[in-house]
Amino acid sequence: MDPLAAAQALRAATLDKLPRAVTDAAATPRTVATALAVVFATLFVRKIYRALVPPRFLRKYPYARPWTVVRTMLQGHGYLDQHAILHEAMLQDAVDRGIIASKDEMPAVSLRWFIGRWQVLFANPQDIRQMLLKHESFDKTVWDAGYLRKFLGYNIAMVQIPEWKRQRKVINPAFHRGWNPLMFATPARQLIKHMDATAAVPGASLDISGWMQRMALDALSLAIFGTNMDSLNHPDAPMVATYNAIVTEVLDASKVINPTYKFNKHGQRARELIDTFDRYIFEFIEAKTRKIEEERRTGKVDEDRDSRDLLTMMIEAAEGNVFSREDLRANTIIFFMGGHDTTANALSFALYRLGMNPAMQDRARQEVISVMGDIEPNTPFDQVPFPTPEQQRKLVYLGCCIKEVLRLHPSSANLPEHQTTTAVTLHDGTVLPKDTRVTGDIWALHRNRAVWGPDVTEFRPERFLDAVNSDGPVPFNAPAHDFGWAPFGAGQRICLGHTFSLMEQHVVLAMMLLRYTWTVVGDDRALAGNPRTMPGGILHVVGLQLALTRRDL
Ligand code: HEM
Repeated sequence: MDPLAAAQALRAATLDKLPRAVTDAAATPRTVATALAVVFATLFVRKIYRALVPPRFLRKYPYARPWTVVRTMLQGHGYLDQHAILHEAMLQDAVDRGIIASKDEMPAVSLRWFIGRWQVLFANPQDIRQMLLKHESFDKTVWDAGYLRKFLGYNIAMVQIPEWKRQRKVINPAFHRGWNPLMFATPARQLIKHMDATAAVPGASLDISGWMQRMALDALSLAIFGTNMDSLNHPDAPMVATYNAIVTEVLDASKVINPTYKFNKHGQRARELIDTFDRYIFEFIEAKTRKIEEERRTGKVDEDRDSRDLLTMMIEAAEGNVFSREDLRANTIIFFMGGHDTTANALSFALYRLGMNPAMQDRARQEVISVMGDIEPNTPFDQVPFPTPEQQRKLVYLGCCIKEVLRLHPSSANLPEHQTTTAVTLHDGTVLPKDTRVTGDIWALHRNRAVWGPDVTEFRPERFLDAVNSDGPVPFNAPAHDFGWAPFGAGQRICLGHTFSLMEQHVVLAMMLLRYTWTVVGDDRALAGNPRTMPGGILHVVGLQLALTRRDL
């Protein structure tokens, strides 16, 4: 039986019994007990009912049934596959109830059942703009599951406004600076060493997302600690292995929703892994603190601000502010979590899309050559050229490709959950009361025909050329696109690492375009334009194989 119908039937039966039990004049202990039982049953049923049925004022919006959500979680679908199944169920509901005429339309607002509560999802620019810019009316939800808090702590991305302001004061200076492109080119050259080995074997191909994960991790470790974790060459090194294991044990929703998680072997392993990783982080914090003291004593301070690591900059900025070692730990970890898979997936999808579209790949390459000059014959892997920040700004078409990849494959399919702090009015006049949970469905926004036109599902970087003015770089922010494009969020809580990630993508893709031509030889789903993703709470695309040919030989 549909759980919704079951809850409604139980509720009706319980309500039916209540008056007879409590109005019985000759109340015996038995009738009192019955009355109490009925009251508790009523409260229980009400709770279940509220958990399974959207509040009345939201029922006009379409949604996938809670059971469909639970089923997709239990079935262990990939991150994007689960999103697509729920999206399809929501569209079907919208068609069945006459909210939209066909599934080609995108409901501007929908609902999502999320572990016992209802979220309002926006797929239209007006409501997303309001949610991201009206900070007095929307704040982030503070939530927890499994050992998420133990691992991530109260980091800048997961706290509410007053606490966020305290942290951002210290963290902002570390991010508002230039980045030395060598932070990205150094691991990219190591990646090229491995790619060259594949390219040298006739018929061989390379699993692109696995390699991009490693490269992005190394770039982050250089940026955060000033030390290369070198997962490209040592994937089993203790710190790398611990980090990777944490991602599968702590962030996998299918494990975490198990009520026995904190007592079973997964939970125990998660605790041990987190403690081990924390020890690494605290060692770095101590070492950096000692180095700063040493620099001050000797007067030998590294003046190259663009090369300074994030941890050192945070420790320096923390002086004179309330910012504990635990704050440093929690934020160091969120930089890894926020910057790793997101950028690795953006790069994997970019190589995939350009591999599927040789003419676009060639156009991007010609642009890189016109800006940087071509690669010399037989260039050693550790001397492959990379674009300077000045050159990156001239890579306009490549920028459009990056943007189009983030449109069709946003690394965060949904923005983090927010909740209303006052009553707010949506674009359609609906008033959401205080404490309603809302979020931006970026995946749906980016596939909304009303925003992007009939070719919404096509990969067409040219659509962004219109937004480029004659001498300016491609604007990578939501306001420049009237909030129809918002993979990094916007407003005061915009992704802190977005310029970092965009630079990484420009540097790595330009180097790939100079060194190789490539085609996709992945699995059937990839070749059909719909690659698979791994189960769990993080987007991780799988089954993308590239066949590479070196251009400089
Ligand atoms: C393609 C790459 C990336 C994407 C798509 C992405 C996306 C996002 C999104 C959607 C948010 C939430 C914005 C909001 O709350 O409204 C966010 C926040 C954040 N991101 Fe990223 N991100 C990327 C890369 C990075 C990198 C490389 C780093 C760090 C090195 C990073 C660090 C953060 C942090 C610290 C926040 C919290 C900001 C705050 O609440 O003040 N991200 N990101």
